[in-house]
Amino acid sequence: ADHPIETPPRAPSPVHRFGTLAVHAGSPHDPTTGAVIEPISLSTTFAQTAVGKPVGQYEYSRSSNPNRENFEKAVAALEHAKHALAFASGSATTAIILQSLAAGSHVISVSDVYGGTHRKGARCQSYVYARDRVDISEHITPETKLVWIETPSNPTLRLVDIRAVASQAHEHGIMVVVDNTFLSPYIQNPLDHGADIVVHSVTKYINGHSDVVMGVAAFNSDAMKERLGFLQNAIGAIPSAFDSWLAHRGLKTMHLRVREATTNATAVAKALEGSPHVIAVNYPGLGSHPHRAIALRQHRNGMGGGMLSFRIKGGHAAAERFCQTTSLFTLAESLGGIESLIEVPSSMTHAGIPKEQREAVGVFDDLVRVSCGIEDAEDLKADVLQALEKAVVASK
Ligand SMILES: C=C(NCc1c(COP(=O)(O)O)cnc(C)c1O)C(=O)O
Repeated sequence: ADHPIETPPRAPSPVHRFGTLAVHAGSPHDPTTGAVIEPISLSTTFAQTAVGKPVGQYEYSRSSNPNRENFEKAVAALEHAKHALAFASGSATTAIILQSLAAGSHVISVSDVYGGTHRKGARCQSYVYARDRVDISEHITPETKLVWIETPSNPTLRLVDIRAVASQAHEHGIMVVVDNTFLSPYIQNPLDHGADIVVHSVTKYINGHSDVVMGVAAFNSDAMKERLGFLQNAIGAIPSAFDSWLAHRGLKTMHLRVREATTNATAVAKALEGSPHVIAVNYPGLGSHPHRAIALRQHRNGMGGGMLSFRIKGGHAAAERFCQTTSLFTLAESLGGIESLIEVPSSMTHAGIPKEQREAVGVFDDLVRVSCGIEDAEDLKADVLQALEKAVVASK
């Protein structure tokens, strides 16, 4: 047809279920061509018909871009948020949220967080690591503005009762940020439990194909949108149009991938728990997990997600040997992709945290972190068990 489409398709409404929102939210058909999948808008600048009068709503890609906006709308819909803003990485998202605080603000963080997040706070006097995962009261000061939660935590898979921490924090006018990277919006929606901001390393489950580095924050506050939106443009740590397009495409199948990864992680965790070569398994989907009750309250159907970690007998040497003996699990940093990955946090993702601080939160030298992909569960189980046998028997 050579005429513009009269009636663009109805946008999905919030009453739709997750899978429908994942496929349709932030995905208008192109009003001119009718393209069902949005084109990639690579132009960094947009023509103006007169001074200060752009043709459409866009002027310059750092300030806003069609692909980034559509991705942000999709994330907001899936996190039950009014707003979402995308950044160049999960680390950039964390940094910009911290930058949005007034100078001299104090931050309370749970102590077992991703190494990159930990290092941002470790050098700031205005940061305290709370071992206790619910009662933050002893750490609150008149300058405290933010509580940073990672649940499940990277790499020990501890959980935090978001609602309990949020009710304490809000009594003191303190905001709560939850890093929801390990579960994705499919399994957990922190804003529904009282959090003020939810953040993701999009690099992980949301994009889900280990080919994009990106971050995103979602929230309801208009004032926060103005503040973080200003910093998004002023600092310019933004994702490219192509990365936004890729991440939006990945998001559309996230629920299918996360379901499959959870099935696989559950099977691998049970196999590890039954092995004589394993000291302990950290997986919120197991009945043995110390915070299982929180998972049943906060996670969709009590799902454990695709991430787990375990302590292998034989120390760091056995952990290293294990990671060099698997054939399906690739030894590499990162997580949440379609391929299964393993790593030794004490020497890799959390190496920057001093040993005594690492071990105080359970990141021992014999800890192996596992990101289960969407391969076949039986193949993954067999790979883990054969590597365990070889790694531990060889260390005797
Ligand atoms: C790269 C890894 N983590 C990144 C990460 C980040 C940082 O995201 P980046 O997109 O890698 O900058 C934030 N939050 C959590 C919970 C994370 O796990 C890793 O643990 O292998």
